[in-house]
Amino acid sequence: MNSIELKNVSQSYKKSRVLHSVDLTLGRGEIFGLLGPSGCGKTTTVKAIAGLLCPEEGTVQVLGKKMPDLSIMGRIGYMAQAAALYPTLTAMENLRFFGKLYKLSKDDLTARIRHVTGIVGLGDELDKKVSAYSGGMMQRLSLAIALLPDPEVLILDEPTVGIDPVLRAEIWRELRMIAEGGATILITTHVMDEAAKCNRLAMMREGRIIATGTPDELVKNSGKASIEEAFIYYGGGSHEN
Ligand SMILES: Nc1ncnc2c1ncn2[C@@H]1O[C@H](COP(=O)(O)OP(=O)(O)OP(=O)(O)O)[C@@H](O)[C@H]1O
Repeated sequence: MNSIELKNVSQSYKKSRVLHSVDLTLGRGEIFGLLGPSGCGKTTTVKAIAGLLCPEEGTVQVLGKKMPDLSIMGRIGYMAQAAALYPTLTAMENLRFFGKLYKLSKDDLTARIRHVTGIVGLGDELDKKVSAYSGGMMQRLSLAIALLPDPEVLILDEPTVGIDPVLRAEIWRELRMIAEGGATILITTHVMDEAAKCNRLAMMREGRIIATGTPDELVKNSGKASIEEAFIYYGGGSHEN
C-alpha cells in the first residue's frame, strides 16, 4: 500500500488554477522532496495531503484513506510554513496543548515531549513564552509539535528555513532515522542542497509536476551537473536560493 497517493488533483483560487492534474505516489520509508519556486503550488499540495484542503478535482489518499479523514489525523504530523503556535503560552504549554489534541496519555506525552524537544535542541528553553522566541526557535518548536504523535506520515513545509546548519544536519539525521522506522516524510523546499538529501524528488513548476525521480536520476536524465541545473533544464526557470 502506498502511504500517499494523489490522482489528478487540481485546485483553483478565484478562477486562477494553481494545481493542474497533480499525480504523486509516495511509499513507506521514503523521504520525498517537493521542489519548486515560490508560488508554484507546494503548500497547496501539502495542505491537500494533510487534509486541510479538499481539492476541486481528483483524489488524495493517505494511509489508504481518502482525505480529509479525521480518523487518521493522529497518524499524520504536519508542520505548516507559518508557525501555528500560541504566542502567549510557553513552549511547554504549546506542546502539552497539541499533545492533548493527538490524544496522547499524560505519561506518553511527557516522554514524547522530552524526545522531540531534544531533537530540535529546545530542551532548555521550554519555560519561555513563545512570544519571546526567535523565528528559528518557533520553527523548531513547530517541528517538535509535528513529531509529537510519532507520525506514520510526516509533512514538513519548508522545515529548516531559519535553522542554522549544525542543527539542520542534526534534524536531517533524525528525519532519516524516522524514515528508516517506516514513516513517510514529505518535505517541501526550494533549497537545492536539501533537495539532494531526499530519496526522491518531484520538481514542480506553475502547479504542475514537471519531473520526478531520485536526485541522481533527475541530474543524469537532464545531462546536467547539479539538481539546480537540472531544475532549470526541466523548465524550472528562475527561483530563490
Ligand atoms: N488561500 C488562497 N487564496 C488565494 N490564492 C492562494 C491561496 N493560497 C495560495 N494561493 C495562490 O496559489 C498559488 C500557489 O501557492 P502555494 O502557497 O501553494 O505556493 P508555494 O509553492 O507553497 O509557495 P512558497 O514556496 O512561496 O510557499 C500562489 O499563486 C498563491 O498566491
